[in-house]
Amino acid sequence: TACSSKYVLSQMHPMWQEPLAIPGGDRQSPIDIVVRKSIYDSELKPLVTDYDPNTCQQIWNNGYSFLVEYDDTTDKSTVKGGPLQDKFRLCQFHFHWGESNAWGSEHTVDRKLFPAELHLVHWNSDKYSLFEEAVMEDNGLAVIGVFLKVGKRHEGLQKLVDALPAIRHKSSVVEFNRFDPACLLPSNTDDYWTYHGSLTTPPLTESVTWMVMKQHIEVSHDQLAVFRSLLFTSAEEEVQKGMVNNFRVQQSLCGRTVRSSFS
Ligand SMILES: Cc1cc(C)cc(S(N)(=O)=O)c1
Ligand SMILES: [Zn+2]
Repeated sequence: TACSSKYVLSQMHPMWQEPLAIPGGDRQSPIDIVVRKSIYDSELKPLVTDYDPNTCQQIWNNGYSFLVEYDDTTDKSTVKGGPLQDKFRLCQFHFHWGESNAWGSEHTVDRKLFPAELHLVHWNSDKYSLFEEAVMEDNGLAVIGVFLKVGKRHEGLQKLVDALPAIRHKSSVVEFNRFDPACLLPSNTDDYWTYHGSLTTPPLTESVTWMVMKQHIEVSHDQLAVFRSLLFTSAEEEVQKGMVNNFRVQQSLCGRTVRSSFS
């Protein structure tokens, strides 16, 4: 299989030319979560998130997605519990989506694709003092994944959607305050799958404890359409490219176990 060799040959990617090989890449993300093969672990605790909306600083287009960044110089916005041994500080959240509602998520559940996926990125502030340090370590990062489905309008998301036209181009940044990311979590955060993986964008480092929520959130078709109005390209570039399909294809499990917090 792709995992037996030292290097994992990655499939073609709709968004960018992936590096041909990731040294020792045997815990890459995203993956397909095969529900019947996940192992129920009764020791998994509920997730405890404690987010302070006042730590929200800016929203910007990094040329892959748009990121809402938080002040992570203190432990004001954190996640702990679940599979985590330590406390992790929120540094940013972002999304992945498709050009149509038929696909766009990075993880899949029994091969089911969702139109988009939210990632809340945290780093281990019990063990490290900077994100840049933590991103290189096995237990350095914790990312909460939430699937989006198209349905009723998400009131909390609208404040974010209204800010997107101001950051249409790559590298544009606008100030963004008092956004509570807790409003983007599903009502049930006790049911999730967890496994050890990687960043899904370069540098693809294998330092992430993933917690993928079983329950999705709903956003409206129009809200998702605004995501698709963003551009991969900067204002100066002649050819403007729509920011869509900014997801990585599923990677081999390589013998990893996916645990579930629910039976
Ligand atoms: C730190 C970080 C940055 C980016 C752009 C994306 C990720 S991901 N998709 O692995 O959650 C993580
Ligand atoms: Zn992501």
